[in-house]
Amino acid sequence: MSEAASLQSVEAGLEALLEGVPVLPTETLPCERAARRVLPADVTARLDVPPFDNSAMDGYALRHTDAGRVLPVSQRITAGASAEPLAPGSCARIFTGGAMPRGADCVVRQENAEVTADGIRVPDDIPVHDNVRHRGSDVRSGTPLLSAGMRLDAAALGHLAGQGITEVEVRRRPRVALLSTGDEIVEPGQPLKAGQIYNSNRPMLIELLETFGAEVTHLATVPDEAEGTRKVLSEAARDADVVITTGGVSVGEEDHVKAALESLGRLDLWKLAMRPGKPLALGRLPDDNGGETRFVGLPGNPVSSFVAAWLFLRPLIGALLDCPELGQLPRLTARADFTARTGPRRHYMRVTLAFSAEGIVAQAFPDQNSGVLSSCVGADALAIIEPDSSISAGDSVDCLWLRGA
Ligand SMILES: Nc1nc2c(c(=O)[nH]1)N[C@H]1C(S)=C(S)[C@@H](COP(=O)(O)OP(=O)(O)OC[C@H]3O[C@@H](n4cnc5c(N)ncnc54)[C@H](O)[C@@H]3O)O[C@H]1N2
Ligand code: MOO
Repeated sequence: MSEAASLQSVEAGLEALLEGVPVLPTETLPCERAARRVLPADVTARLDVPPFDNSAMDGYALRHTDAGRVLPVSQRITAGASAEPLAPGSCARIFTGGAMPRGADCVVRQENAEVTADGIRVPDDIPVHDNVRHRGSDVRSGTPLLSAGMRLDAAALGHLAGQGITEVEVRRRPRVALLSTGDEIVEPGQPLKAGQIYNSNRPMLIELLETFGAEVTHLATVPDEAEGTRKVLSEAARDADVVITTGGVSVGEEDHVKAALESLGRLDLWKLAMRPGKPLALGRLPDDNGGETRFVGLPGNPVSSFVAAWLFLRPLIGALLDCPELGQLPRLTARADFTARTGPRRHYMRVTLAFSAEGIVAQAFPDQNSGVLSSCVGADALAIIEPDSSISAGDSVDCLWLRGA
């Protein structure tokens, strides 16, 4: 069989990986620790926001029917203070956020009011409700505030605080075991002997996994040897939701990961029609509770690991968290500023994007080999070049956006 015929599509790989993934249980956290966590259920507003009619400007509150007159100032309302009803034929000095006095229905900003010896001269024509922020105009009590499946970002956390909410129910983070294979791999801080290289994949993947919403609970190094590989894999699978290895999934006799997976659990898929990342291995390992832990064997080349993490680990974490936005990377179309030709594999080229009035231009890092991590540093997107095709400068190219994710 030709190599091309033995390769599975990226879509088939994703389907196999996501099939039957269980959604994780929930936990309750203080809001200040809930950033980037996923909501398991809709949150309903329990308060009106703002909770009372208030002024959007520093100025004077009045009845709009008093427009064009000179009005005495009958009270002064600072933010946080309560207001008296507005005396007829008067105005109230008011500050941004100050409570509107009963009877007033508009605010004139101070730049548009003239202070005279007899009072405040207000313009002739003031629309009713001008510069008033009405109770419930942002959020109405009893209406949906935040939706199930969303990740708590800065604005969402602000919205919860606006309701006086201090604790929130969120999905537990997926627990990931991250295992590095390769006798040549050394951790930074250790001396580097001939033939050795530092472990780039570990910190890179920890950061990506945390960005996607997971926590790395188990780190280990796997020896390039069959029995040791089995032992580390089975231990890691015990209480992790996902076991990830890097390296050791290719065809050499020093690549033991696939065999260990097959003997302990199940290999669902191996070798995908993608570049980089071809020897990706997907499967399952038994866990401690009679269930299954998902297994993703990433290729050792750091670029392959990087690309496969965006394409496979992100949706897997999204499925565990029941978070649809993690399922797919945002797509955009750019104008290619490069030429490329592909073979039997779909190429995910690392590109930077320049946004201008004329549109988006994708520029490819000149060396797209999978050992060249420089191609990922500063990359904004993965430009998709389908198998057996070519692209010329000026052509439109579909890109998966990494920054909007
Ligand atoms: N005869 C063949 N050889 C290879 C094939 C093939 O089809 N036939 N496929 C190539 C492709 S494509 C890839 S991708 C790699 C992936 O191989 P492995 O997943 O088995 O990875 P290793 O051999 O263990 O390592 C590959 C490369 O990456 C370096 N590496 C590994 N781990 C790390 C790390 N944590 N940090 C930094 N660098 C790492 C490792 O030293 C190797 O240079 O196989 C090709 N070979
Ligand atoms: O699949 Mo490999 O990452 O092309 O080098």
